[in-house]
Amino acid sequence: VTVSVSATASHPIPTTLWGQMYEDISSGDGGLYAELLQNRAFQQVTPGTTASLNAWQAVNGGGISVIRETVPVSSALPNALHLTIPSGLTGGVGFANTGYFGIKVTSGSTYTASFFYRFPTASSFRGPATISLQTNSGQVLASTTVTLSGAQTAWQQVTVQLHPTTTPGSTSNRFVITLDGAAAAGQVVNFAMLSLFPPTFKGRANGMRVDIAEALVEMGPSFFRFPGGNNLEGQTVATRWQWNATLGPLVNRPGRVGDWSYVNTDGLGLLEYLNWCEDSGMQAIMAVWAGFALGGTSVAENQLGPYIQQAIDQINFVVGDPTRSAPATLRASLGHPAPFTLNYVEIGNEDFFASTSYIYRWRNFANALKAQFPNIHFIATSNTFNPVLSPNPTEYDVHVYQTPTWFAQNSFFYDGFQRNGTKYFEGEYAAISTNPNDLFGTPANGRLVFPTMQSASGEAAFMTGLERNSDIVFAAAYAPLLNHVSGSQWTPNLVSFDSNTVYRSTSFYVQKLFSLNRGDEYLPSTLPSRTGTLFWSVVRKRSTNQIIIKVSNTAGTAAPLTFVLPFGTVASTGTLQVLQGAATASNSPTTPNAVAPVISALAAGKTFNYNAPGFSVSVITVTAQ
Ligand SMILES: O=S(=O)(O)O[C@H]1C[C@H](O)[C@@H](O)[C@@H]1CO
Repeated sequence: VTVSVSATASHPIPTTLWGQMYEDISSGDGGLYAELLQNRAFQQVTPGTTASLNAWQAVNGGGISVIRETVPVSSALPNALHLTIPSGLTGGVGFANTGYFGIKVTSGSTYTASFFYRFPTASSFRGPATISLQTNSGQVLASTTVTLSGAQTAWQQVTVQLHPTTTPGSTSNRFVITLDGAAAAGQVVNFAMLSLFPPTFKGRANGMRVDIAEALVEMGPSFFRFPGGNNLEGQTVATRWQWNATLGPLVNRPGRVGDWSYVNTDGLGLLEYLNWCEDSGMQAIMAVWAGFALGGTSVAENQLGPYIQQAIDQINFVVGDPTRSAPATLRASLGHPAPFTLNYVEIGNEDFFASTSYIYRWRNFANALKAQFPNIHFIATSNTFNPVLSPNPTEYDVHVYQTPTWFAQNSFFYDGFQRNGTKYFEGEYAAISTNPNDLFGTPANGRLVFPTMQSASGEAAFMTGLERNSDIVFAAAYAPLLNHVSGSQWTPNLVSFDSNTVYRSTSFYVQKLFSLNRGDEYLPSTLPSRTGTLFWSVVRKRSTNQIIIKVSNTAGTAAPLTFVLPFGTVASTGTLQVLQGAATASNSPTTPNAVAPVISALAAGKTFNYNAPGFSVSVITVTAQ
C-alpha cells in the first residue's frame, strides 16, 4: 500500500493524549505503594478470626491474636496484635509478617521499621525486643534491638532502621519481632500500626516502590487517573472511597473494604497520589464519588448535598487557597501549601450502570462543582449523549474491553463523531479476550492472562485512530495498569509484578512507543482500509523536524508499505523501532523478556519502502523539512 503524507498538519496532538488509569486492583497495597507488611494495622478485620491474622505468624511459640483494644492506638485503628510469651521457652519468641507473597530484601538498602506497643497491664519487665529481617528458613539478614518497658501502658511508637548485609536468593523472607523467651516469660504486649518500608521512589516518605514507579514513568505518561474505576465507588455508600479518610498520619487512616474483595489500607491516599503525579510528571485526572455505589444504591436527589460538599472539599484540598479553605489549609499543614495542577475531574465512574439516576446526579454535581471551580473540566461517565445530560458535558469518559480483532476493526471509531466541541477520554481500553462471546470469561474460554502480540497490535491499530482523532480525543489509557501476579483480580494488565520483579507486557511497550513518540501535530495521510489489518498514523515533532510514522500490522503475514513524504529535504536514513512476535507471544513471569522493541536504522528518503512484519508495531522516525 502507498501512503502519501500531507505536509499540512490537521490539528495539534493534545499534550494529555497518552497517560495512565490507576485504581487499587491488586496494584496499590502490595504493589505501587511500597509498604512491605500485609495487614499491617488489622484494619477492617474481625478480631479472633483467622482472616484477622492474615500474613502474620507466631514465632517459636509466641501466643498471638488480634484483639479489639480497650485502649486503641487511635479511633481509626481499634484492633491490635496481642502477644503472650508463654513460660518455659528460650530463644526469640514472638511473631512474623510474610509480606505480600514475600518480602524483597536487598543488601545495601535501608529498611525503616516502625510499630506502636503498650503493656495492657503494667509490669516490671524491661528487656530487648529483637526486630529483624529473616529468610523463611531462619537466616538473619538484618537485626536490631530496642528496649521495651513494662511500665509503658500507653501507646509508644518505635522506629528503627535495618541494614541487610546479604541479598537472599528469593523473596521468601519475613519481618520478625521477638522477645527473649526466658526473660519475658509471662509477659503480655500489644502491638499496633506496624510498618516496614524499603527505599521509595524519589525518597518520598510513605511513598512508591521504586521498580514499579520507574516502569510507569518509563512510559512517559501525561496523566494519572485515580482513585478509580470501580474502587472509587464502594459496594455501599458507606464504603465508598473518601478523600479525607486517606490523609495524615497512618495511625489515623481506618482503611476501607475496597471494591476488589480486599481491604485497602489507604496508606496510598490523596496526598500520596498528588505527590506521585508531581514526582512522575503527570497531571491528575481525579474522580469524585457521584452518589452511586456498586451494590446498586443511588443517593436520592434531595440527599446529595453532603456528598457534593465532600467533593467540593476534595477538590479544594487539591487546588484551594489555604487562607480561604479548610481543606486547603489541611493540604498546607501536610506540607504542600501550593495548589496542585488539576484540570480534569471525573464525576463518578461508568455511570452507564446507573444512567437514570446519573441524570440528576450529574446535574447536581456538575452545576455545583462548575460554579466553585470554573476552570476545571468535568468529565461525564455515562454513555455519550445517552441519556441527554444537563449541563451538556464538555467531556465524556469512554471505556471498551474487547477482542484484538474488535480493536483492529474499530480504529475508525471516532472518525464519525460530530465535531461539536465535545471531547473524549478513552479512559479504559484493552484487548482482554480472543472470545467475543465471553469477553470477561476465564482463560480456558479465551481470556488473556498477559497481553500478547495479537492483543498489543490490535490496541496499536486502535491507537492510530485515537491519534488521527486527537482533535476530539484528548486522553487515553490502557486499563488496568498494574497487577500482582499472585493476587490477580483481573487479567490482562499493562504491567505485572511479584514481590521481586516487574514484568513489562507487549501492551506496555505499545503504550511506551506511542507515548514517547507522540509528536505535537497530526499529519493526514492516505487512510488505512477500515476493514483491513494494516494501520498507520503520522505525526510531526516540530522541535526536531521529525516525522514519526506508527504502523500496526495486526495480521500474521508481513505487509509492504511505501511512504511518500512531500518535504523538500528528507534524511536518507531514519530510525526504526519495532515490536514483533507470534500472535500469542507475551511477556510473563515465565518468559519476562520474550518481546521487546528492537531499534535499527532504516533506509528513508522522500519515498521509501517498509515491510511491516506480521503481528508487529513499528515506529519510524525520519528528519524532514
Ligand atoms: O467490571 S468492570 O466494570 O468491567 O470493571 C472495569 C471497569 C471499571 O471502571 C474498572 O474498575 C474495571 C477494570 O479496569
